[in-house]
Amino acid sequence: MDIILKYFSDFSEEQLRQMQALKALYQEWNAKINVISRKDMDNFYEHHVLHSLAIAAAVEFQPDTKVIDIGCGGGFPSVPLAVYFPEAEFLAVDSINKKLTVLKEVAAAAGLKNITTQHTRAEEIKNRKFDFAVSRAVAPLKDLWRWSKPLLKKGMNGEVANGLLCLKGGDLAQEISESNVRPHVMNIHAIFPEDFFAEKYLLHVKA
Ligand SMILES: C[S@@+](CC[C@H](N)C(=O)[O-])C[C@H]1O[C@@H](n2cnc3c(N)ncnc32)[C@H](O)[C@@H]1O
Repeated sequence: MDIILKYFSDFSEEQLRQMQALKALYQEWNAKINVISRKDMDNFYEHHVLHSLAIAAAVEFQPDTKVIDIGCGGGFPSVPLAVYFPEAEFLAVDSINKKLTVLKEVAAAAGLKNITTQHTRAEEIKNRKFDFAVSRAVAPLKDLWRWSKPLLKKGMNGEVANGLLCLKGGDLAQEISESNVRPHVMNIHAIFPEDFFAEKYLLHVKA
């Protein structure tokens, strides 16, 4: 948890309580339904919570901003973001229902009221619009953009235009060139210089 406070300090007591509760809740639920590698639990706040909050370091979601997490698994990045932005609304979707069980149980136990789930493939969602789509480790940019584009409203509420925000790692040159979009690429290691964030990026594609 110290690593979160190293970079983010402006938490209410409720947010602090929720952030602190996450590790034990994920430990409990991950033992029943595996959503994150068990050896990674030692680095839970750095590898999962801080990684998710790279989005919060780049974008300030305004109150009532609607955000969809595509392929949320057990809740990354949406659960840490829902704690961080209590006035934004999150819909977390995944094609594997049991992963959503972990998310729902953790969110309920932490007292998160701004996150709901839907068991679906992202490409099957109809008639819903969001300001942002977020995603970590789900699919090549080309697919993520094909799925998220019809779900996004054009516009700008804060300082960053509505669009897709996805967390990715490694050499992205080929993936970007095959995507037919031009994302803005932010180097996470430049904001969080921990070794874990070497070659980790946040990509933004405008709606
Ligand atoms: C490697 S996991 C990552 C989970 C989570 N985002 C994280 O970072 O911990 C990828 C997830 O994407 C989901 N997924 C893959 N394709 C999907 C699609 N088309 N629609 C919804 N979920 C999808 C999978 O079921 C899986 O839970």
